[in-house]
Amino acid sequence: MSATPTIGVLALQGDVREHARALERAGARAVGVRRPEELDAVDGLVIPGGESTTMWKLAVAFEMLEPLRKRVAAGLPAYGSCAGMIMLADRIEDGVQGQETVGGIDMTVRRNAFGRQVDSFEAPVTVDGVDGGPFEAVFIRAPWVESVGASARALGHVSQGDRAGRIVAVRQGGLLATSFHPEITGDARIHRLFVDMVKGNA
Ligand SMILES: NC(=O)CC[C@H](N)C(=O)O
Repeated sequence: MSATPTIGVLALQGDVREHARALERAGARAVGVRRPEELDAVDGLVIPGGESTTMWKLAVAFEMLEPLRKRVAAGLPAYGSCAGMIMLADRIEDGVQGQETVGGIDMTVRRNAFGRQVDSFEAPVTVDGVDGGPFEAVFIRAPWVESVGASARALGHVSQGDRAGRIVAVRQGGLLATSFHPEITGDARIHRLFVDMVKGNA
């Protein structure tokens, strides 16, 4: 791989452009991915925030769900924010009837978990291994992680307030997921971590 990895952003639905910009800021080349063959041309993949039920239906319609599952299972590094976190979860709660995911991370994620209380809010989040203090994390109808299986590791928790302790960032090998949206706050640390993971440096 060259010093500048090529990272795809799954461009079926969601905040694709914001992730592409954040990846470029973090030192990667970003490309949109819509077709199975485009998956073979990337060193890593971001699944953006958006709406996981729509993303799932579009992935089925574009015949992307199986190719995504295969590539992720074969070790393609991937990072999902919010709806993307749901897509990377092996198990979901409060999905719509029949809702499927790409999977890969041994965790159970509850859809719209924070959204039941309030649609969108900010809270400080500490992420293990990321220096520079807590994230001012933005949550938009966000999931939280109910439980993390033996293969995955909880990396980040809400550090203050009535949701303190909730798991909102998880890693399993080359897979990373956050409930919040670093792509919209201009804090490139999560994208830098992911770029380092893609390069094999983290
Ligand atoms: N901001 C988001 O990505 C929201 C996720 C959305 N609630 C879902 O279920 O997919």
